[in-house]
Parts: sequence; structure tokens; C-alpha cells
Amino acid sequence: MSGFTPEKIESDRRLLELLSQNFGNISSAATEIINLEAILNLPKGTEHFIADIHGEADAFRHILKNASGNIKRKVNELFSTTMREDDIRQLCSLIYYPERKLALMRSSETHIENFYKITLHLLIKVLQEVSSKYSRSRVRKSLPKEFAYIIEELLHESPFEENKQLYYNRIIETIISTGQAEECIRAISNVIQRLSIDQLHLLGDIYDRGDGAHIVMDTLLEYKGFDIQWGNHDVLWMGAACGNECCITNVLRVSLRYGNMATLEDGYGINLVPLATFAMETYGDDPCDVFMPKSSSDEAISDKNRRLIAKMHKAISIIQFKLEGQMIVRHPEWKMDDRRLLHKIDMTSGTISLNGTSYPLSDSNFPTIDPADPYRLSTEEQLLMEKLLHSFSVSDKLKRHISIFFSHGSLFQICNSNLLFHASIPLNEDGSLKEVEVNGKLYSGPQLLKQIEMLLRSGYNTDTPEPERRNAIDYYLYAWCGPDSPLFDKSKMATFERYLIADKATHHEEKGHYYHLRGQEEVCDNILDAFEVTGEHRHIINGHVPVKAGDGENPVKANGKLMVIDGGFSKAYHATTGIAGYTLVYHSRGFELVQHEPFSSADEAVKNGTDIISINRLVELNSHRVRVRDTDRGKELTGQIQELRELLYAYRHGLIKERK
Ligand SMILES: O=P(O)(O)OC[C@H]1O[C@](O)(COP(=O)(O)O)[C@@H](O)[C@@H]1O
Ligand SMILES: [Mn+2]
Repeated sequence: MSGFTPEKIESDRRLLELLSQNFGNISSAATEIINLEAILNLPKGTEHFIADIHGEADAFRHILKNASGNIKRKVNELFSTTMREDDIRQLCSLIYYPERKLALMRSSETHIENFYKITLHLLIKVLQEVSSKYSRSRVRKSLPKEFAYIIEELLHESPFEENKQLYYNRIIETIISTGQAEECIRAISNVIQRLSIDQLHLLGDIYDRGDGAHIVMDTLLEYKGFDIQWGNHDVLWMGAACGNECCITNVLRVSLRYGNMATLEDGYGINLVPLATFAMETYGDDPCDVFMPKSSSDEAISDKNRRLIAKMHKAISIIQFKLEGQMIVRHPEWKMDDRRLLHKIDMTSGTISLNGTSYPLSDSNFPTIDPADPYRLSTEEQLLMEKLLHSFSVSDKLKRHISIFFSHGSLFQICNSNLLFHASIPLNEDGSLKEVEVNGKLYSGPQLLKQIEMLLRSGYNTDTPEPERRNAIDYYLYAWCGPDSPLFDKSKMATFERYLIADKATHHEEKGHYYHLRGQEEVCDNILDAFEVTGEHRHIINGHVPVKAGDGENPVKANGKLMVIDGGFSKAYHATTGIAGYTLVYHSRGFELVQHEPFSSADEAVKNGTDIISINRLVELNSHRVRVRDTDRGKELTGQIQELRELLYAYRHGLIKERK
């Protein structure tokens, strides 16, 4: 019984007519139903979850290339009994870096044609394995046009059937004799990489600290099948691109703190000359010691350069403290008055009084601060800000990159029974959802996140009327460092104290209740209920707070309900975390947590076949193999099948006419 009636067809007529434009007759609708049914029965594609990339472009790209160790696992499964370990490593590095590896082979290999032949045979086997989860049509779409036909032929022929063997070998020989071997190897390698990740979830904080965020974004521009959950550092850059001056100063301050000018200058063409000139004029004789950039051992910043960076760093930090002070006054509803500290400085004694205690300042040379009006920018600071604002507003590349956050991103996402967000869901001490004010109204849980996201989007959309838009643009600062921001959720961002007061007690940033309570299963269940995440195996997945794997901290919490995957890609945090990041991998058999050890360089990976040594931990094993049918996509496809069946009924009963 189909359950369809002529009345139902009548009420769905508009939808069915639309559908009939694509499936004009019985046979095309029936074929599509068969295709979709077949897809429903394929194993679920592999989802990869990564958080807190923090500008580590090389490590990020490597992880995309090796699919978080998945490719090596597959190659091992296929060849570990017939190939030597070293050859397996070399084959993997060829798949990850085909151009570079081929160049190397060309100069060292004496029997290059033989190498091409063996390699093509091996690569086809690997491709057969990774493509087995996809429909033929999906595989076809991911093949480069020039080789689509040939690769498809190879994929679906078996070299082991005697009568096919000749045909198969002949194709490979022809590829080589027509000089197409390298192109073909490159093409197959790229498809293997691409098909090894079905959907990539980036849980925020792509920007800051490392110097390659713009390269990560360039990579994403070319990438299909990813989504982003906004992190506080991303929102900071989004705010800067929208023209929030406080965000601009923070972006500059963090970049200078890490001695990272590449993203600003090479990535986005932000002109730093006005800042350097101002800093030299204002702090020329000031050593600016507390503003020396952090630098890791592999960075060769000359001493002179470091001194200049320190001056620029100080100049922009002071402007930041002033502008934040002004913005906080404009927004009493943020309740961030405790972050206005400049008027508490005693310039004569070089101290600051906080909660009744006087602390000496590590630096008290503030030539641009007027004690009578400490938050006012000097004329030169004002001019400088105008130039910087202009620089940020005219960067096309920045616009293009930031637009990705709006087209592919959101504050949270629910996908296949997993709730993804960067940092936190504000909670009360008893674990209940905390009500937070946004635009004069109180919201909690999913409503809170939706309201904040809408507000931030209205700051980005140029058709938002003023003064609403100004208000929304200001909100980016709150989203970055406001105590109840779901992207931050700490009592304060103690930037001033961390720079200028030695007493570490003042640096403490009290984490919100979420971070203390999220280890409890019932707290996670409450949150999942509030977000209407259903399913027997449902989870929360987060980044934001580095997991101290080195100290034995377990990233899997709340009896498996919560997974925290900020393993610290950031080099600056390796000492804390002891590893170089996690990828959470969710494939048809369950969840695996892949722990990456530090990545040296792509060169090293090509030359020696070294990889990120990925250690896998099985987190959750499914009782049965998950099929596409069991996923969100499966629900969508099932809906489409139902609509097509209705169309079929309408055709068969003459209620909608078939097209020829
Ligand atoms: O270690 P750094 O780079 O000085 O940054 C410290 C600051 O970064 C923050 O941790 C925010 O950045 P994260 O979102 O990466 O945690 C602040 O709470 C803190 O004040
Ligand atoms: Mn963060």
C-alpha cells in the first residue's frame, strides 16, 4: 500500500511538478529511486572532526592529505603481507605529496617506467578500497575530467580475471607510453585523499598563534564537504573584518605577541608600516621588554626585529585597552566594567589598585595615556586606527576568507546525533542552562546560541539598518571575551594583568560551570535534550580547552558522552598537551580518536616517508556497521525516495503527465 491518494497528489502538486522537471517520466523516476535505495545501503562515509588549528597550516594540510592516518591504515590492510614496511611508507608519502615525491623519484629512479607501472597498479587497488563506500556517480564526480573515463575503467575491471587482464594492463601501458603516467598518478592520489574524508568538521579557532591561518582558509576555499563551528579566535577576525576596532587591535596584538606578521602582511596585505612608524615615534627609547614576542626555537626573528615588534605590540595593546574601555562603557549590559583598568593606574607610583590591593606594574611608561581621560586615544593613535581600519576594510582576500565562516559556519551544529560547538554552553552551578541577556532579552541553550549567531550575522550583512548594525558589530568583542559568551565562558580575559602585573594570582581566569560539570553524564544528557539531539549513541564534541594528554588527561569524558578534541595543534601549546592534536574519526564501525605526534615538515615526509605518527584509540565500537540509511543524510534521501514514489503514483494514475 503506497498510501497515496488523488487528494494527496492534489495538495502536493506544486512540489511534484517541480520534481517532474528533473524526473520527467516513469523510467527516470524509477531509476532514481533505485539509485537512492542503493546509496542508503552503503556504509556511512567517514567524518573527521578537528579543533583549534590555530594557524598550523602544514599540520592541517598534512592531516587532510593522510586523512588522519586513515590512508596508511587502508594501505597497510591491503599490502602489509606483500610489501616491505619501507615501501608502504614510500607509497603513502606518494599519495600524500604526489608532485614532490614524483620529482624526487624522477631524479633517483633508474627504471622510471617500471616504477610508474607498479605504482599505478598499487594506486588503483587503494582507490578501489577507499571508493567502495561511495556510489559510482559520486566517485565519477570526484575524478578529474581528463582521466575520469580511464580511471573508472581501471576501477571496475579486475586484473585477476584472465580475459580482462590484457585489457587492464594495456590501459596502464598506454598511460605510460603516452607520457601521462605522472598526471595520472597525481590524479589518482588526489582522489584517494579526497575520498578518504567524507565530511570535515572544524570546531573553531582556525586563526591566531601559528602563522598559516590564511593558508588553511585558502585550502578550504578549494575543499568540498566541510563545516565550521565558530571559535572565539575566528569571531575575533570576523569582527575585525566587519570593522570592530577592538577586534582589530586584538587581532594585531595576538599576531605581534606571536611574532606572526605573515597572516596579516602576506595573507591579507594589511599595511603595518603606520603602526611601526607610530611605535618607533612613541616608544623609541622604551625597551618594551614585557611586550617581546613569544618565539619558538625554529623562528629566526632578528634581535632588531624583535625590538621593533615589541614596540608595535605595546602600542597596539595600549590602544586596545583604551578602545575596549570605551566600548564597555557603551554596553553596560555586558557587565564588563571590571575590564576597564586604565583609570585604576597610579602613574606617579607605577602601581595599579585592584580590589583594594596595590600591585606594581611591570611597565609604567605610558606616554599616550592622559590620567585625566585615560581611555581617550591621542591624536596620533586616532589617525593610526583610521589607517588600520581602512587596511582591514579593503582587503579582498580577508573578505573572501571571512565569507567562508558565514557560508559554511555557525555557532553550533547537530550532525548524526552529535552536537558540535567550539567552547561551551553557559550553565548555572547546578548544571541547569544559564539564562544570558542578548539585546535585552534572556535566552539559554540552543535559543541563546541561535540569537547570538543571528546578531553576529546582522553585523556582517550590509543591509542591516543602523544603529542595529553598529550594535551587532560591537557584539563581536563580547563574543570574543565576554564572560557569558558561549565561545569563551571564562570570568574574564586577563590580558592587562598577564602583560603588566607580575602576581600570577591576578592572571586567573575562572572557567564557567560548563567546564567543571561537563564530565557528568547527566549534565551532558540535559544539554543534548535541550538541543533535541536524539539517538542511542549521542555525543557532545568540543574544542577550546587543550587536553593535557601528556598528564594523562582523557579527552573522552562523561562516560563517553563528551569528547574534547583540542589536542593543541598549536606549537605554542605542545609542551602543555604533550601531543600535536587529535582528530576524531567517525566511520561506519564507530568512533576512533587519532592522536598526532608533532609534524616536522612536508619535506621530511616526502624524503623519508615519515608521517605524523598517529596513535589510534577506539572510543566507541558500533554493534553493527552504520549505513547511510542510519544517518541524517539517510533521512533526507528517504524523504526524497518517498517524494519520488509519490510522483510515480501520479504518473501511473495520469494525475501528472509524463514528459518525453
Ligand atoms: O597563551 P596566550 O596566547 O597568551 O593566550 C591566552 C589567552 O588566550 C585565551 O586562552 C583564549 O584563547 P583560546 O580560545 O585559544 O583558549 C584566553 O583565555 C587567554 O587570556
Ligand atoms: Mn577557543
